[in-house]
Amino acid sequence: MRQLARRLLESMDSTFVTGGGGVGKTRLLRTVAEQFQVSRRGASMGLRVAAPTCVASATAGGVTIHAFLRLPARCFDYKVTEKEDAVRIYAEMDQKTKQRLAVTELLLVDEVSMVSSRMFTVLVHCMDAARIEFPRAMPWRMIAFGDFYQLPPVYSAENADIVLDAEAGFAFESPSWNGLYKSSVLELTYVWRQEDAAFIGMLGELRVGVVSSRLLTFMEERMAAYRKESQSSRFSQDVTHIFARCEDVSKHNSQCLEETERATGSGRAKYKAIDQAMGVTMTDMALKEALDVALLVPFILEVCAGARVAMCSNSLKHKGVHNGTVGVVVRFENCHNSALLSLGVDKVPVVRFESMKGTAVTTAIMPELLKLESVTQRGPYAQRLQVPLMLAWAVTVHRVQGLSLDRAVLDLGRCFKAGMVYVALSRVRSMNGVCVKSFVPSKVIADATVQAFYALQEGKDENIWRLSFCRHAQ
Ligand SMILES: Nc1ncnc2c1ncn2[C@@H]1O[C@H](COP(=O)(O)OP(=O)(O)OP(=O)(O)O)[C@@H](O)[C@H]1O
Repeated sequence: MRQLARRLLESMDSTFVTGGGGVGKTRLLRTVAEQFQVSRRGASMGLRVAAPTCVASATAGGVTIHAFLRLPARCFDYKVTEKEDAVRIYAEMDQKTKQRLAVTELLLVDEVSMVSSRMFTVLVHCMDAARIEFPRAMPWRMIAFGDFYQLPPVYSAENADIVLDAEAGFAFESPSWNGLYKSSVLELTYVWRQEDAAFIGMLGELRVGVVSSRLLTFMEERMAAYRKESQSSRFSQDVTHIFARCEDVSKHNSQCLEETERATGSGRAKYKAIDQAMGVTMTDMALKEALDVALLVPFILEVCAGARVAMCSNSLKHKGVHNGTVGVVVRFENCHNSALLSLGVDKVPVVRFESMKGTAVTTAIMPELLKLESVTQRGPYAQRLQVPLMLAWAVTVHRVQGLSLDRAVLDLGRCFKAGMVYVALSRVRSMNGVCVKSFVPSKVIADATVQAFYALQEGKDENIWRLSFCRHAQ
């Protein structure tokens, strides 16, 4: 993998790295980043890593594309073309951000399937325009990693915590895509996440929208396993539940919170956020809505000892705890901070996280100011003071794209987008780790535009660099 990363760096081209779930795209991204730094004797100047969602950016070790460009929520103007919008956004960008873009030589973007066409156009235009305004000797390039058979960009109304774009064209539909990736595509084909050949074969069919008889038999078996295993009292708390819709996630989390509270006898702590607009006039409702859409942290957070939670900020990044890292509340600690006491916060949760570095980190989580930034105004324009946690017994399919899980309960009956069933199922490492609560074969969908895009890549055979690794070759 190191050799491949070095070849990608030496080629000096922008490249699109693709392949199904678990073929090592994110791992290759991290290796490219590491090799870039090796080539610069440890310096990371000139390198940036970004992804469309908080979880994906944490998994890839970077920031969200919104944060990279310092874009506010709802920054796009759909009345104008993508190119016109990109020109406007760049013109309104602050000088510091432009200079940061201008010194970026290598931009690594993960989970590009969830980047919208408009966002991609804006990103490429801003990078180009910054280079023209602040010329540099080295050109910039972007290596994008992703599988368009996985989740597409989403409408904000569908899943408020993900991509804040009201339009959902794929990045490859952007007028800027072909200019970058016309002649440089790398397809990885060796699946690392799963070992079982039968499971890998079934997932390969599912990826392109095929409901095979072996898939139907497997789903029946795993539904039976769910019915049996869910009899155990700890099952719903101990196994991550993946749902298609946010409301099902909230319902499951509330149920688990009640059960955990009853089981542990621990009282429930309730934290109410303090929202504030800064230099702008907004109604309380509009302010809350803007913050709810842009931040993961809820307005009202209720937790008890034993609650499974996820971190909602990057303030503990130095300890290996990122936005999206999951942990368990182990106890509450009295708070002695007079400012917080005056706000009614007399105790704070202490959480034990499994960090990205594989070690456990136990730490008290203090309320934090989480800010919304705008390109059209200087500095943040709204902020929320809240304990940066959310309940995490259940998650949406959108939040698990990019992750690997040993075990999961999949509630797939309410999937509503192409690629959802595939993404949920392909997160799990083994067949025995899959428990299926619901499944409807008609929800297995592969997007026709994506099929046409990949068929076109097949046609351009000379440009595709296909690689199937063996384990010993790493
Ligand atoms: N070269 C490798 N050697 C050993 N393990 C690997 C290798 N590449 C990937 N893996 C492991 O396989 C799993 C999936 O890898 P990764 O997340 O990089 O895949 P991906 O292609 O980005 O998946 P997805 O598209 O589903 O997000 C991870 O647990 C990773 O550690």
